[in-house]
Amino acid sequence: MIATAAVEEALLGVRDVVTRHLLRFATQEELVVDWSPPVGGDAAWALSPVVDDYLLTHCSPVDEVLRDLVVRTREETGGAAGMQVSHDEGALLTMLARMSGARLAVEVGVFTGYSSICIARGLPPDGRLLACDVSTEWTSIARNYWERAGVADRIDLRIGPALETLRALPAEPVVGFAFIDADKVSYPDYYEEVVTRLSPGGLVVLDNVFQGGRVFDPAFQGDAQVAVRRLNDTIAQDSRVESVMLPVRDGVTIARRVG
Ligand SMILES: C[S@@+](CC[C@H](N)C(=O)[O-])C[C@H]1O[C@@H](n2cnc3c(N)ncnc32)[C@H](O)[C@@H]1O
Repeated sequence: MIATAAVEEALLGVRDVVTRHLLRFATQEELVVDWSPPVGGDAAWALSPVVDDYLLTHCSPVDEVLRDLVVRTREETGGAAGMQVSHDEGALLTMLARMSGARLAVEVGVFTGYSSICIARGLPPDGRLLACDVSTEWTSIARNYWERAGVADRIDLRIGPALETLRALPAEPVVGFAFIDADKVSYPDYYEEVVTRLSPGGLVVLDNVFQGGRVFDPAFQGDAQVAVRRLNDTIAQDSRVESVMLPVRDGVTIARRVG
């Protein structure tokens, strides 16, 4: 059961009533009731700084291009820089893209191109990444770093609403790998357009499925939280895929097309 209340005092009242009912109606001789404080916002960040630091220094090292891109993104986009995937998540994307054997990959949400580089590096030399974003400003930074990373010839940037770009793709299951990391309200639509085009064994990876911990707490009913919560439920029940949700950063779901 999840109980929420606007003020802590009201929550304590709920807790008293529920505890009394449980004690009255429970058949067990002994009843243990655990209470946790409300979880929301940054409270749900999965890692302590110590673990974070340790794991960042224990995956394949970041190269100079990505390191420079992190600095440039911080300088030029200010607070928006937090949207960039972290080094460990980038390494995970490269590994998953490579393991999928994809020749055609799709990315929804490019920003300044960090995750695009990570995905493109996991593709074979003749592989293609269709990269979707609405921002010419942010993706102009991306283009520079794709050149420096030596993957520009593998990336086909499409500027425009990603849903239109995806819907214009042929309906055949030719996508071997997809990464979804754009506006959260459209996540269910992005997933649907991508999953129908995934080849058997193809992977779709979704970022921010925890929504900063807000998906766990029904008190958060913003459009983004409702959409992502609904999609998380859908994927868990979707017989077209097998899936796993991992506590990597803000939550990452990996779904693999089974047929
Ligand atoms: C979280 S950022 C992507 C971060 C990127 N994956 C990285 O690692 O640097 C989200 C991006 O989605 C883009 N975006 C937002 N709405 C969009 C839409 N309707 N279609 C395509 N891109 C969109 C934004 O312009 C932004 O660059």
